[in-house]
Amino acid sequence: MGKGKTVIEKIWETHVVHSEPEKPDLIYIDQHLVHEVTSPQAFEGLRLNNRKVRRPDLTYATMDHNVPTANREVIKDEISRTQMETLRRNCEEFGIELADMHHPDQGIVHVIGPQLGLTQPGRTIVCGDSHTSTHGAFGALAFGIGTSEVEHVLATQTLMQSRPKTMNVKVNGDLPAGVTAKDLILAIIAKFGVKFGTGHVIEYTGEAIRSLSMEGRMTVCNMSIEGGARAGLISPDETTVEFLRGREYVPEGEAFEQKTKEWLSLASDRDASYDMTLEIDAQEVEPQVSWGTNPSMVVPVSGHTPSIDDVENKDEVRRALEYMGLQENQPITSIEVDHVFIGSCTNSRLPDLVNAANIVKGHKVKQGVRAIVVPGSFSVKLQAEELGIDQVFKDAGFEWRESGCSMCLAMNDDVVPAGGRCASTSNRNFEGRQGSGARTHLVSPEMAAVAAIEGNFMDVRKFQTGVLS
Ligand SMILES: CC(C)[C@H](C(=O)O)[C@@H](O)C(=O)O
Ligand code: SF4
Repeated sequence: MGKGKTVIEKIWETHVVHSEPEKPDLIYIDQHLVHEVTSPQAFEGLRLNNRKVRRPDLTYATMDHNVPTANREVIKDEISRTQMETLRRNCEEFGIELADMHHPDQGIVHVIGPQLGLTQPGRTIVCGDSHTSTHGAFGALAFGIGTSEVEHVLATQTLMQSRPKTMNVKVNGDLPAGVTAKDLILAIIAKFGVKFGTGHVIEYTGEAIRSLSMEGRMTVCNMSIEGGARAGLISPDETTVEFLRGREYVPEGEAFEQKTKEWLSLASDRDASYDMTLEIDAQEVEPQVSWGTNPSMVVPVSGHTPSIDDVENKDEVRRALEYMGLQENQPITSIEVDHVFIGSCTNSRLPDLVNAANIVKGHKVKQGVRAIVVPGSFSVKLQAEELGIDQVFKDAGFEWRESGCSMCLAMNDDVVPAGGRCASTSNRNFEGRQGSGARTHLVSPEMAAVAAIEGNFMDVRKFQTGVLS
């Protein structure tokens, strides 16, 4: 056992404000992110108890789940309108900064935190949202919390949490060309299941992780929760530092140099030990496609749906195949889609859109396929437009939308109809996730782009070399 510490232990130990045997620790929260869905009752609780928000300056709110992405002026759903209006009033009353749906900093909460530099190494970050693990890409300890905990953090800037166990997910070697961060995290969950991370905070390590861009690291950390983990993170390094330089909420000049030293010292020590270590060989990872109704029901695009005879969880597989309208042992490349969604907090950042556009360029969306691109934030949208990427998508027949969660979940107007089949760059393929009776296949932006053009799944590496196009 080494004497060194993991980044997880380093952050935890500097944030414990109170600790008692057999009880959860009370930890200090450095950054609280708020959205319209999980906050109304929390603010109501404050009002009922006549309490204030303890640190409005460490709290930041945005609207993302309910916002219309086709036309900001038209909010059809009553509940959506009420949730957004309630957030606006609450932020005004409690003095919290809000990026509403017309604000230039608006976007999916897990896209704008990093974009603004609110997400920094060493911070404890919470949000009433399960995919808060995304922020772990920066070496932050970032948890999704429930609405009663949102109220607790608003009132006290602290949170009760039991000390997590640590897990090292070590990705050996480099990813093959044409294989992305999304394929990697899907392959990890396919290999280890939807519960492997239970009770743990995962640190992703190894060459393949080090080589990822910050956006790729966010994609990986985003889906930690789909592997059952409480959070996922990556030790800060030069890539982290360079991403943060010059961001709005990041200090400048001498203060930045000071911060850099602090951040880099948080990386896990070489002799740190973990409660558990899992390994995966990056070279073995292919472009992935989910075939079923949870994020471990995933196979390489060259593969097939499972054969009932080969699996132990026969009932589960049978039910998933039935919901998905698929046969057992069906080649993945034979599956035809009628919807394509490029977006969500997993894959809606600038490089995701650039990579998809590079594939789309010069091609047309297959007839009968409805394809939409939804940038993760207003700023991503603007940057993409400056690069002319919107035009590439529009020329091909994609719809180019305003930022928001959109078709990731059926909480706004962007819904896949019952029986519809969607290649989606999001993170959840549960029954009804994209609309009642809708079928979701999780893929990378590149694979989604290919599916839009071909109308069925195909290995993006074959598409790029023109073998099958
Ligand atoms: C609406 C919100 C509470 C939910 C979450 O916590 O994850 C949503 O973001 C999701 O992805 O399902
Ligand atoms: S994009 Fe999807 S997964 Fe991410 S916060 Fe929004 S609804 Fe949740």
